[in-house]
Amino acid sequence: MKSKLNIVKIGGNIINDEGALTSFLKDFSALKGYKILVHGGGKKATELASLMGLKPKMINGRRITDAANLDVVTMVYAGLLNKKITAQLQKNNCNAMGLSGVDANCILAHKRTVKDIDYGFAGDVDEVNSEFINVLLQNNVTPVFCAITHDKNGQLLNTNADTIASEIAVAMSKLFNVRLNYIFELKGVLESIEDKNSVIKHINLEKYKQLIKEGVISEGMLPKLHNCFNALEKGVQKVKMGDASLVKNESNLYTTLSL
Ligand SMILES: Nc1ncnc2c1ncn2[C@@H]1O[C@H](COP(=O)(O)OP(=O)(O)O)[C@@H](O)[C@H]1O
Ligand SMILES: CC(=O)N[C@@H](CCC(=O)OP(=O)(O)O)C(=O)O
Repeated sequence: MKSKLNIVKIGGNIINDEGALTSFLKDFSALKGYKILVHGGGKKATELASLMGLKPKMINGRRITDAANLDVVTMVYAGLLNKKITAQLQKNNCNAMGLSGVDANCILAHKRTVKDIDYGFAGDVDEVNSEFINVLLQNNVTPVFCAITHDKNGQLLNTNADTIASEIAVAMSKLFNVRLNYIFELKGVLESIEDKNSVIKHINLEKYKQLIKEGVISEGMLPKLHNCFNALEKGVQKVKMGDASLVKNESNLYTTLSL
């Protein structure tokens, strides 16, 4: 039987809230067994890019990444945030190793090509080095991935962190029984964005398509849900979305996804 592997993704709102981040990292450190953390940080990158006089732009939850914005996101995701998070995990006795997709060729990607939209240096994932990640796990190291990948031609690429989590989960599901948890500031996918408790407890593919049609989900929720279903379709066993209490397994209000 395959061992259990928890893959947890945290997003920009939690990362920007010092108290919430500290408390989450403590709970994540206490999780037993094999685990991987994936972090975003879009909010921080937007703040810093704006301070530098750039005008950050998102389309359908993804950043238009020109060369100047690529420099900023690389500094913020692979530098500042990845190292801050790793340091806090180390403080909590979780033997974490901060990585980008470039390191040990962990995540190979290509420049995103979508009809009519030029996303610049945004990357879509081609391959995840599951063997290397497994070597880390077997040595009791917890990998901490940021949202930077590369194309093996020296080009760095900015990849949506929800996509990174989904693609790592898919690759690792050949070796492990993977549980993928998307943690953000809300309790789950909401029926109405005005009502923080209107959590939709279960979403299947049919319901997902209906929610898009009705405009219930938008912006950052679009890539998040797309990536949940990508993971399920390619063999990930369990996918959940919710707030930080999910990692403690104490919450009964969250969204589960199924095909
Ligand atoms: N139906 C919905 N339920 C919950 N959040 C939604 C919904 N539709 C859009 N959103 C937006 O999606 C955001 C989460 O996506 P995002 O900001 O990318 O998360 P992350 O913190 O993981 O980066 C929420 O903060 C909310 O503004
Ligand atoms: C291409 C693309 O959109 N990349 C994302 C990567 C960071 C991310 O996904 O951060 P959150 O999880 O905090 O949203 C971005 O630059 O915003």
